[in-house]
Amino acid sequence: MKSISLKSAIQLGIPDIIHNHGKPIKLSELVDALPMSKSKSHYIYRLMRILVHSEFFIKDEEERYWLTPASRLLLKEGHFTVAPLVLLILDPILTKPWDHTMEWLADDRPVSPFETANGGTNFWEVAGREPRVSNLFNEVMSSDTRLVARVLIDDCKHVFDGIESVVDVGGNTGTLAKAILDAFPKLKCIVLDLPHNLVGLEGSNNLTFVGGDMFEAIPCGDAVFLKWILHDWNDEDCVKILKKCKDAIPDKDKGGGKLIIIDMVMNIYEGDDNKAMEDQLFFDMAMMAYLNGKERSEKEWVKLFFDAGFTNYKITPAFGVRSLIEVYP
Ligand SMILES: C[S@@+](CC[C@H](N)C(=O)[O-])C[C@H]1O[C@@H](n2cnc3c(N)ncnc32)[C@H](O)[C@@H]1O
Ligand SMILES: O=c1cc(-c2ccc(O)cc2)oc2c(O)c(O)ccc12
Repeated sequence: MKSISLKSAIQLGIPDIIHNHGKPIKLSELVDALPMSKSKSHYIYRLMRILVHSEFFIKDEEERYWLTPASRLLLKEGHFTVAPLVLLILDPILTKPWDHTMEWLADDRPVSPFETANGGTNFWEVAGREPRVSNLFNEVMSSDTRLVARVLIDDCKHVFDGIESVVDVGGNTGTLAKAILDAFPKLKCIVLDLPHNLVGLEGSNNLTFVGGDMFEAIPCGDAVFLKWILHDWNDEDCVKILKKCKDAIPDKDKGGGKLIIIDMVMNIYEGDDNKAMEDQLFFDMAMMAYLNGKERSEKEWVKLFFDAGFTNYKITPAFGVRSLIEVYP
């Protein structure tokens, strides 16, 4: 009920209406601003009541609603908005797989519940043919990446020491690459992603978009970024991707490049133990349902790195429940 109520409030644009009102808003003013029948005002009253209880809004003594820090993150134009995330994970395209787990469990093949629910089509294929899904997904990724890039550039600058070129594998629409170039304009960046994500995107003198398949070839660079890529794949596919990444960076005897992974390491996080652990477990379930992927412990990561021919690594918890993992040939 909490999630579904939140989805309703976002679809109705309630956080934006309160924000644009410029001051706390009365129920009658909120109802007036919504495209709805006045006979259903009681619905908005009840929706706001549960969302006040869940601390998404505050109701003052004069019965006016205010935004809270949580609902400020739901403003559609917010730099770090999570409104698209709520809409994506509660969209039938991502809730349907959960209804197919019985059928999925009975199937021997290494497919995801998403594929079971969609006649064998995987998430990336659906995104490739349904712009509504890819646009929403890309908005979620860009918003998250703006936040991660801020931390990476402010707190983890050292990762760029001695690096002249960067390849962002599965770099989506280039949000990370653009943030890196804003901070380090002398670098050269290449973004590799599936061709459907790059339609209409234009590079510049130091940014190149390459449409392709990371299982086939990865452009060369001093450093390869993999942000939120490997948790989408099973171990066998991860080793294939990692081997291609190793081929793309200079080997130890040529000065040595590095792989920079931003992903979760189970049981390693910043902040409150219980909440962080719960977030990691939620992500692990989501990756299983959407992509047959998984979140990994340090031991599981290390096995992948060594199987792909890397020799050393360093884990730094840097982004809440996610870590910065530097991996060396
Ligand atoms: C979870 S998203 C992460 C996007 C971005 N790195 C970020 O963190 O915001 C995974 C990305 O991998 C891309 N992708 C999936 N399969 C791919 C493939 N075979 N080759 C290249 N990119 C792929 C998707 O299109 C998507 O942009
Ligand atoms: O469907 C998703 C959603 C996310 C996600 C979760 C929480 C955030 O703050 C931002 C984004 O991440 C995903 C992901 O990494 C993926 O590989 C597939 C799907 C999703």
